[in-house]
Amino acid sequence: MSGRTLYDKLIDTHMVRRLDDDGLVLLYVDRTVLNEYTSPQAFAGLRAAGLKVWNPSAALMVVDHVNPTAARRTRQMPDADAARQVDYFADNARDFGIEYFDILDPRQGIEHVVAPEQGLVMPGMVIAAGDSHTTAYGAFGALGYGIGTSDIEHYLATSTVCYRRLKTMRIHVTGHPPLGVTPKDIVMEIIRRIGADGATGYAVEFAGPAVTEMSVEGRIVMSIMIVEAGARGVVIAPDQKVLDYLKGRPRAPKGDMWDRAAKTWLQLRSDSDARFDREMTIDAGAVAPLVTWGTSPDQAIAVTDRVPDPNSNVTAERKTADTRALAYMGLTAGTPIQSVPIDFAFIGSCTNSRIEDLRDAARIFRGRHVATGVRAIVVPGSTQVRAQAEAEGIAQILIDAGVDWRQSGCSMCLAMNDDILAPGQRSASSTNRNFEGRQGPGARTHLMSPAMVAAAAVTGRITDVRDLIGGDLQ
Ligand SMILES: CC(C)[C@H](C(=O)O)[C@@H](O)C(=O)O
Ligand code: SF4
Repeated sequence: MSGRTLYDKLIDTHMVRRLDDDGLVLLYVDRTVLNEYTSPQAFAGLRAAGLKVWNPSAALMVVDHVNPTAARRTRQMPDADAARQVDYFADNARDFGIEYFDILDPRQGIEHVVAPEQGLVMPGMVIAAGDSHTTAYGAFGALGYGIGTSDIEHYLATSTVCYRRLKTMRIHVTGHPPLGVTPKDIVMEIIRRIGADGATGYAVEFAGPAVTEMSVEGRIVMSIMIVEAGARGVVIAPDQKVLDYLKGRPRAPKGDMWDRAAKTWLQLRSDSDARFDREMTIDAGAVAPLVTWGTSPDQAIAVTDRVPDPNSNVTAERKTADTRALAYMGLTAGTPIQSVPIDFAFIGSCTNSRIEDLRDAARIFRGRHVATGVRAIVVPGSTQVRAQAEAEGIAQILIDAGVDWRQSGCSMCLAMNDDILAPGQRSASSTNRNFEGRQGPGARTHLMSPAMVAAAAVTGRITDVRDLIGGDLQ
């Protein structure tokens, strides 16, 4: 018998019982994070059934999707719907006894930034939450994945969910990323190669020397963004970097417990003879800074390339999709992507709003100014990230460059608050989804790394960040 993958080990250790012969299991879930947008119906269901939350201490509630990000923060929501959602969220936290970070809490932020900051996510855990980007936690050697409202309700009542095992895919990342190439570019390159459904039905394990070399934050970027290739779960074997990240965090174990846990965590990995259903290798050394030109995250090109011609596609289906995307994006085939002017620059989202991302952006903004006619906003991933950026002088660099320095939240990643583009406006965006209307009806989104967004902000058009760096960008 061949060895087991890390994914299989996590499922096996959390399986309460097998529910059928086709991979359906009742899975014990260690923890969850709840947001104001996807949790209301789950709580309403519990209330209607007269049920309690089985283990309130395993959950954390944080407002992130609908809140405004204006610098002067108040509890005021942009509209009546958002206000109702947030009020009901607070009521649920109180009535079900779950820890809650409201908008003015110094620990508030985007759930996938806050949960690791709080040490809620630990290697070996299974974490299911009502958001597709819960895969973030794979970076810690935990299996994270998104669940729907009825599963949230089931989880809250029982600490379990019904779960169908996924196939496994290992993505080896070798080589050293060249100057100006970030984990965002690497994951965008993977998505471009395998397509927006290339990882559908799979749990992805990232492995290889470039992943080992990468910071925990970089691994989080990859774990979050691979969802855009359809992945429903991510794992990365935990190492000393993960331990260093977690040690001393509020919810991390302390003292003797820590020592014992750390020893066990470092053993969590796929067996050397484990078989994956699919394997691929990518050389980080051959990746260029990428930009999306279309309305799907796999419609991406190197920043030095031209907008592709839909007619060069082999399948009729792709031809139609690409033609539609070009029309929506207001682009013509053959245009060098670097000549495309932008109206807006957005740095934020659970993918790219951590301190490293803001440092990368600040290196570009330092001593430069946002181009005339462009509006740039930076929305840190959490209030803690914001405070750290202020302490490091990053915020001042941004402000001096004419950037609007905001409070934390999902913000223009999905434009559920008042950070929204006008129809036809074009953004350079450090986010993860460029779907039609994602940043506002008719808005046009180009996904790229935070440093690339900064480069576009200061030149007023999509720009190769490598032309602006003096050699200190990692
Ligand atoms: C609102 C939520 C359901 C959604 C998700 O699950 O990913 C959001 O966070 C997103 O990024 O589109
Ligand atoms: S920042 Fe964007 S991708 Fe992340 S949870 Fe919020 S809306 Fe979803």
